[in-house]
Amino acid sequence: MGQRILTVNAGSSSVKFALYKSAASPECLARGQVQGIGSSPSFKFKKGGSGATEPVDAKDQDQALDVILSEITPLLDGQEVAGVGHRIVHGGPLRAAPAELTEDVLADLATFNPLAPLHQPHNLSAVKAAKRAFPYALQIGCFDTAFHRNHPWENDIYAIPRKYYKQGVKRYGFHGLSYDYVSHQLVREHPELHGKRIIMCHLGSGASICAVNNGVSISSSMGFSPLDGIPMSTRSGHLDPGILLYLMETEGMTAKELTHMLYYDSGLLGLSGISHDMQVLENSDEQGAKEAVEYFVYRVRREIGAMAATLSGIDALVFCGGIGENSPNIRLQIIERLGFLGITTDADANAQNATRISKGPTPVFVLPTDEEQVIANAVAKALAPAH
Ligand SMILES: Nc1ncnc2c1ncn2[C@@H]1O[C@H](COP(=O)(O)OP(=O)(O)O)[C@@H](O)[C@H]1O
Ligand SMILES: CC(=O)OP(=O)(O)O
Ligand SMILES: [Mg+2]
Repeated sequence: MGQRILTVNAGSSSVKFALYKSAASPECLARGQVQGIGSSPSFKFKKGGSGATEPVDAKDQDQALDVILSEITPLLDGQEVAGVGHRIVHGGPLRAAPAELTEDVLADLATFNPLAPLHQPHNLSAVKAAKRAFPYALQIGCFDTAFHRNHPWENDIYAIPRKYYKQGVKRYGFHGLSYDYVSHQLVREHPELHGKRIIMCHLGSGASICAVNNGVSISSSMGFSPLDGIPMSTRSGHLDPGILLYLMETEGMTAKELTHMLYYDSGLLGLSGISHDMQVLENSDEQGAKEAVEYFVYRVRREIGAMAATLSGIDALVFCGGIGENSPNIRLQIIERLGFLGITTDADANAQNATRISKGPTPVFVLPTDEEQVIANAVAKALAPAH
């Protein structure tokens, strides 16, 4: 039996991987990603490997995974892979903990493909590819939805006839692996925040806000699907459902056409008409780009206010995800008008992507997320001999 643990995290614009030494010693040996899927894909080692960013031919997440599997083979150095951990975006109503990805579990998870079309099919095809590449490895699924399974009922339900709630039409919430990591890391670094009210903003290609009280998720801006909440790269975020009825009635749009519009043609791309990539929009002088950025900032600020009301206050605010970790400009625009929550921006610290970017009584942190570490821990636990 081999030693190594591999993690695979298929996001909407990237496939991230990490390789860990062993279950007994989960030290990260290498990590990286294929990023920019859908625009200009490139492969980047963040740790280990060549360290360079190189353009790659990866039109979708499946091809991105092929690139990753060929890059990690030399890194295995003759060692076998004992376990592969997968980020699975939708776990449905039942899954509150990681699970072995047997054929039965995979069939159940495939029923959620329509609820997360940018992720779930890629997550599941990554499992198939990993089973082919490492047939003797234990395959473990870690669910984005699991972290949110303890929402109080009013943040779990929609005001439509109750029978749909019983059928699973409820607020699931996503980015749970990221929030699990960030909330624990925050308390490790700042023990005084243990048990406090934290608002976390995961701003990447997909983006959401999460309110945590005493370590437990109370509310997520994402709901039944990863479409809800703030606008994203190509996803609309919150909409009046009346718009969908109107488009169905007046334009005869089908479910398929609406799905495409809401998941692929909306958000930053739809608003700007230029790009889905926040970096491109920030560097553009065009009016459409400026307005898309402004709208994104406004909706994040509005959602932070809603989460503060949900928690009856806020003890810390945290940014993570590709935009949250790397864009001082977006963070600044979001927090400079949050003085009413006790936040005073430290502009210099923010410009340097420092860990703490505020001076006032409510601290604001930038904490790089590590979904891979949460997945690796789950695989290590599953591989550990039973006591
Ligand atoms: N320096 C930066 N400034 C602004 N946006 C950035 C920066 N670096 C990365 N991003 C944005 O982060 C997003 C990708 O975030 P990430 O969390 O990796 O995505 P995914 O949802 O695929 O996991 C892209 O929209 C990219 O434009
Ligand atoms: C759930 C989700 O939107 O994930 P990502 O940000 O990785 O696309
Ligand atoms: Mg992601």
